[in-house]
Amino acid sequence: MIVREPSNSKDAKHYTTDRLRDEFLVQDLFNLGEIQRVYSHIDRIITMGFCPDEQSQKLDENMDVMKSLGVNYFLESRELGVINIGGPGTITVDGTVHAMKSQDGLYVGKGNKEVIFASDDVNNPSKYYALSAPAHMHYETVHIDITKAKQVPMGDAESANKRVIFQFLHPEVLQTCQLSMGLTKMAPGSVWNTMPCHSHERRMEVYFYFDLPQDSIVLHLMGEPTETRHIVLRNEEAVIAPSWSIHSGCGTSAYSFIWGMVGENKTFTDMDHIAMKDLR
Ligand SMILES: O=C(O)C(=O)C[C@H](O)C(=O)CO
Ligand SMILES: [Zn+2]
Repeated sequence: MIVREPSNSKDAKHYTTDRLRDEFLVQDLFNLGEIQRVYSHIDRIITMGFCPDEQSQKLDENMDVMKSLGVNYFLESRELGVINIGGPGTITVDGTVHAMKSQDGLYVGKGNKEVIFASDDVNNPSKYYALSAPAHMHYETVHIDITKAKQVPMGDAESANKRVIFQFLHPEVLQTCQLSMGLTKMAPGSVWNTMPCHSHERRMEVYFYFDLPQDSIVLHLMGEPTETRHIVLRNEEAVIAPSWSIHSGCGTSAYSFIWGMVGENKTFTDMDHIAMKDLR
């Protein structure tokens, strides 16, 4: 498991491109038959990618849970949110099988001992993007078809930011301890997400971009509002946004992204909005 230490805003404004990428970019999430895990000390969020071949993959496979998390099993003191962006498959939670078609989500609460990811067809493997955060009580496991997510249309074509925010792990959909998670889809021709932008001092966030055509990129904007930086992201890459950082992006074509947040609250609208005139 890769471990990332937190960066503070005073230091980050001096980072080179390489250093920005080393600190915040998350790559290699979906190599067939492999598992990627990146543990951030920021709110102790773990960003993961599971891409099972003929063999299923366990949540805690090839890791020493006692050494990394200091507990006997992965979800002893954690909760988990998953969205499948690949082909159909299954997630088995303590013996209960959940069919996971593309764009299905699953919340798995603290206390579940065994989570197994599988693809139905190795030629069209499932790609399970997952986030896990510390949790202090058990909530029931819930399967979320995208039609059950809360939908929030946003933006307009004239501003090239028409999109729909699908809120999967949201208090109006299901209960979690601290994890919020969902998927935003850009309309064709719209390329700007989250602009006008915001930060949220009380939560951190991870963005994972996908559905980007080959050779397309997203210029992901981060940094303090008056000290903005960018990181070039390609398809199926993620980026960590500390609480002090804006998180917005402009693609060379339309795309989708999964956002996930942890911190003081699950109030999606609790944002520090930044006026366009204040951006530098
Ligand atoms: O399209 C958007 O705007 C978003 O999806 C915003 C993110 O969900 C976010 O940053 C929530 O804090
Ligand atoms: Zn945000």
